Amino acid sequence: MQISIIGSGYVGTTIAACLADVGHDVINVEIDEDIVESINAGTAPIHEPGLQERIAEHAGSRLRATTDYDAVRETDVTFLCLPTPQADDGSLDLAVMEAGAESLGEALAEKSDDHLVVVKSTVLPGTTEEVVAPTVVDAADSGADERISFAMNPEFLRMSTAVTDFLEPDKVVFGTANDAATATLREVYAPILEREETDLVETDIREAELIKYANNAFLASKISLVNELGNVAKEYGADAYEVLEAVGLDDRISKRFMRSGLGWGGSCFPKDVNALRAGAREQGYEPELLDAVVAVNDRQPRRLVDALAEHVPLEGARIAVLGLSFKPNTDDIRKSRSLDVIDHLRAAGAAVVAYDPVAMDNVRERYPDLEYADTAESALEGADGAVLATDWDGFDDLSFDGMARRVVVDGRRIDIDADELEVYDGLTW
Ligand SMILES: NC(=O)C1=CN([C@@H]2O[C@H](COP(=O)(O)OP(=O)(O)OC[C@H]3O[C@@H](n4cnc5c(N)ncnc54)[C@H](O)[C@@H]3O)[C@@H](O)[C@H]2O)C=CC1
Ligand SMILES: O=C(O)[C@H]1O[C@H](OP(=O)(O)OP(=O)(O)OC[C@H]2O[C@@H](n3ccc(=O)[nH]c3=O)[C@H](O)[C@@H]2O)[C@H](O)[C@@H](O)[C@@H]1O
Repeated sequence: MQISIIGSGYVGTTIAACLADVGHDVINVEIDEDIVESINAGTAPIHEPGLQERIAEHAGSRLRATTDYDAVRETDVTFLCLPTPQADDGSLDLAVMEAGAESLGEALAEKSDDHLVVVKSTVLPGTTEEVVAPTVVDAADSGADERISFAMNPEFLRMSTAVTDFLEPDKVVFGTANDAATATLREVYAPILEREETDLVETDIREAELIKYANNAFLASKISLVNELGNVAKEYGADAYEVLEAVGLDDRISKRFMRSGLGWGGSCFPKDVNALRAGAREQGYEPELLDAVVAVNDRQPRRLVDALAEHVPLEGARIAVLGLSFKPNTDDIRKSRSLDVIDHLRAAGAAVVAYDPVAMDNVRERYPDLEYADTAESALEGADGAVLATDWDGFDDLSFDGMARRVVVDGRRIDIDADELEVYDGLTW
């Protein structure tokens, strides 16, 4: 099939490369010229395992990128993978979606064949039908509503495992308003749906939109509950990891997403839980549990810095922060808990030296005056204390010999050799 993808960020680039990999012809439409150049040169614009080799293999043949929206006319279906950030008040900001939908409509004005527009971005119920569809149709010529149909197909991939998550998902959700749209989506996903392990959910557009928020709200709530239990466990002097491992043996609960510590960050859980809270309030419902889920999460970085301050006076201390991305195997630092830790440490008068295997360039833009180390060990050299903030592979094998004071507070339960340490403290255990 001929597929166009608007927005070539983490989702758009990943799904473009994967759809090309399963045999479709894919074109990325993206406003950032550097990203376009990078894809066309066969280079992944983001760090995501499995992406580079797929882009290198398909760029210039089944995968192309352009800044020109007119390219959508060569395709049968367009996926909108544009950002849906949170506004200052926490609500969903649709400005970029509307701009993209307008450009798409203008380009489709000159296409006479049928076209399917699929919203892949995370949007609240009603957005596809009440915002995206009218914007596209208004920007196209008269009669466009006959030719252009709309669907919603939420994405559940995780960063750092985006490629395998997309190609081997637990479920695929089609929110459609007619059988033709469902048939087109089935064709796009045919190679992925062949897997026995993948469930297909066919539903209406509004339900598809809400399934995505419910999914993220559930996962974020699970981690906040695990953190609340971890905080209580620590007060009792009990090991939360042992407790929750046993709890996870119950099939109804499951072992996954049971790691307590610094909490959830990233580009999606924070904004999506906030958008759902704001949306619920707008609908007249007080989402008290979701409010608490955010409050528990927001407390964890402060708790970690307080735990460190119990062992090291922070004023004037040199503190190593190891791990800056919001989770391992990604360079994404959006809403990373590590950055909150850095803010609290600096507010307490500590000098921070930071290290991350891949995310330091991104952090440098936000903290140009921070000291950065080339390796974890050089960050630890002469430090009065260290924080383990992201559970990168290799952090379990660190040598703490060079530290001035071997005090380590672990926000992620990394399996380090703590025998030689003066103090080893865990955030929730
Ligand atoms: N990042 C993730 O792991 C996941 C994200 N999502 C959702 O997918 C959507 C996209 O997220 P990301 O890929 O992370 O965003 P992103 O911020 O990484 O990428 C968005 C891209 O759109 C481009 N763009 C902005 N305006 C444009 C326009 N008018 N025309 C063409 N391109 C334009 C930007 O330059 C950027 O490259 C969001 O709604 C997000 O909630 C859903 C599942 C997973
Ligand atoms: O909507 C999205 O963008 C995506 O958000 C999350 O994916 P992602 O944010 O990439 O990463 P996760 O693996 O879910 O981790 C999120 C945060 O939770 C934290 N986490 C995760 C698991 C856990 O047990 N404990 C824990 O603190 C991680 O450290 C990280 O900061 C969801 O897992 C995806 O299904 C969803 O598509």
